[in-house]
Order: sequence, then C-alpha cells, then structure tokens
Amino acid sequence: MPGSPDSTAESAEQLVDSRRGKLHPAVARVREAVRAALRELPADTTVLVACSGGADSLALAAAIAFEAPKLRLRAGAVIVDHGLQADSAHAAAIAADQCRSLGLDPVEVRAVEVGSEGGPEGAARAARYDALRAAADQFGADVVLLAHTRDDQAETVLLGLARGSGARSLAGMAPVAGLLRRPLLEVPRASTAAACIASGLRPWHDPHNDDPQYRRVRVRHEVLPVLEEALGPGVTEALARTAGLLRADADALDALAADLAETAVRRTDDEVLCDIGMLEAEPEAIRTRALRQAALEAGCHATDLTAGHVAAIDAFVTGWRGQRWIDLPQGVRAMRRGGFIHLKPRVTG
Ligand SMILES: Nc1ncnc2c1ncn2[C@@H]1O[C@H](COP(=O)(O)OP(=O)(O)OP(=O)(O)O)[C@@H](O)[C@H]1O
Repeated sequence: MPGSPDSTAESAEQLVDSRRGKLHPAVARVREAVRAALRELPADTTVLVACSGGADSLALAAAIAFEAPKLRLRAGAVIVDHGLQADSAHAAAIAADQCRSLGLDPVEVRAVEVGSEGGPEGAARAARYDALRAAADQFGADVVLLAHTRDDQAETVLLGLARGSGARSLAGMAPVAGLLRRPLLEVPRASTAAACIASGLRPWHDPHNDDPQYRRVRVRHEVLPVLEEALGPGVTEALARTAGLLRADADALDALAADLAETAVRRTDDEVLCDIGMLEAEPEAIRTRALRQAALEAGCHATDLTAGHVAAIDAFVTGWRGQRWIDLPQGVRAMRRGGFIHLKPRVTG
C-alpha cells in the first residue's frame, strides 16, 4: 500500500489555542526542545534536519526553521529517497516542498540504493546515514538533526530488554552522537503529531510504521498499550527515563574500560593481546567491556559480537580449565597462551 499524507483528523480542541492566537502547547514544547539542544552552537553553524516527511521530522523541521534565525544558525533539510516504494520520489518531493515553504535552505533530496546487508531495516538505515553524512559534507553542516521521540526511545529500551541486552543497549539512542543530534528524545510522539496539526503541516504516513512484521511496530501498537493499561500511564516516559539513567552509567563504565584497555590490551602486527594478569583483578563490568573492545579491534563486527562471545573470552580469564580456543565472528579466533589471550584475525588469501 502506498504511503499517503497522514489522515489524522484535525481535532477542533487541538486547534483552539492557535485560533485564539496563543502558541499551541505542542508547538511550544517542540520548539523549546530544539532551543535547548542547539543553544550552545556557535553562530553561523549550518544545521540540517533529516526529514522523512513524517510527523516527527516535519514538526522538527518547523521548529528549527522558527528557531534558527534567533539562534543565528543556518538551517536546511535533507530528505532521503530510499526508493523502496513506488511513490517514494513523490513523497520525498512533497516533504521537500514543505521544508522549503517553512523557509529551510538548502533543501536537498538524495536518492539512495538500499543494499541487503543487515536486513531490510538495517540496510535502509545504513544507506540513509551515509546519505545524511554526504549531505552534511556537501553543505558544510556540523549538525544533522534526527527526530526520534520519547516514544521511540521507550520502544528501543523495551526491544533491548526483550533481547537481554546490557546497559549500553538499554541506554537507547544518544542525544548527541558525533554529527547527529536528537533534540526530541524527551518529547512525546503525541506532541509532534499535534504540532503538525496546529501548524497546518500535512505529514506523510509511512506504511511500514503499521506493518506488524516489524518488532518495533508490534511494541508500539501492541506491547506498550498493554503495559500502559496494566501498569498505569507513564510507562513510556519511565522507560525513556531509564535510558537516560543507564546512559550515564554506561558512559562511566566505558571510560574505565577504555583506561584498562590502554594498558592491558595491545596490538601486534597480526594479533591483539590481552594481559590476563591485569584483567583478572578488575570487576567484571569493566573487564568484559575491555575484552569486547579487544575483540572489535581484532576484527569482529559490533553487530555480530554477542554477550555470549564476550563471556566465552572472559572464561579464559576467570574460568580457565584448559579450553583450547573459541571461534568468534568474522573468523577471529581467541586462545589463551602464556599470560595472554591472543585474538587472531582469520588469515585470508
Ligand atoms: N527518508 C528519510 N529522509 C530523511 N530523514 C529520515 C528519513 N527516514 C528517517 N529519517 C530520520 O530518521 C529519524 C528516525 O526515523 P525512523 O524511526 O523511521 O528510523 P529508524 O529506522 O528507526 O532509524 P534510526 O533509528 O537508525 O535512525 C526520523 O525522525 C528522521 O529524522
């Protein structure tokens, strides 16, 4: 089914405030979040909003268009056309027109080819992020804004819990990650939808957002409503708060693990060596993070390296009973010899 402008009915009640000439609370909330996230940027910084044409990123586009002159920023938009639906070019053109009419400049549509690595969602995401980075390069932008909301964050935490993830994953999406910023992580999705209606914007409705074959869609439409009903309203907000708390913890542990890896892990020409004597005195949370880092350095991909793999490497330190070796993703092999764990990448050719 092709996507269409969102058919959410305009509620008279929601428009009351704007008719009275008062700023609608949802619009105010989105703008305030944008101001708070971008306040410290130097004047003349170029900021691009990644706009799919959906309600979240359209509300973000409107807010940055309003706030940019006051913050003395230049604000533009990038729309990525993934080419995955018959009418995707049309939907991208409509989103671009709306961004232009908001006063954003430059506004760029980038068509991408989505590969297959990492599954359909992962491949689309990888192609999108590449396109966003390329657009930032082209326009000299230091910041790209993504419109993930508090509800997206809560969904990410629940999905992580269901996988049995650790603190880093349960910390959800980062408000700032290099070039990327997510100013709406504390703003509910209901506010972005209401802000669009109040501003007369016509969001595009992505049919994937209703497709129950995606786990995230099932969490959104089935799991969270049940939790809110059983445990009371506020579950979504609470899950997002958990992400924020765990982010601070995970950052601190990662910093300690990086310090440990600095001394206990070293690279030679053909392998990565981990000093068991230095590792065994450390708490598990720090030791296993340093070991994970070592495995990544040896060539394992983050997406393939599981907690089970890391536990098996850790067993060379804390559960040594003469294990011979373990095979890790990307053909990396780990074994204990002398006082070290040796992580050897597969020899190719
Ligand atoms: N086609 C697009 N063009 C530009 N930006 C997009 C596009 N699709 C998504 N985005 C940006 O990414 C944000 C998240 O979108 P969505 O939730 O659909 O992606 P996702 O698959 O969860 O990706 P990720 O979580 O890695 O960003 C949007 O709010 C928007 O800012």
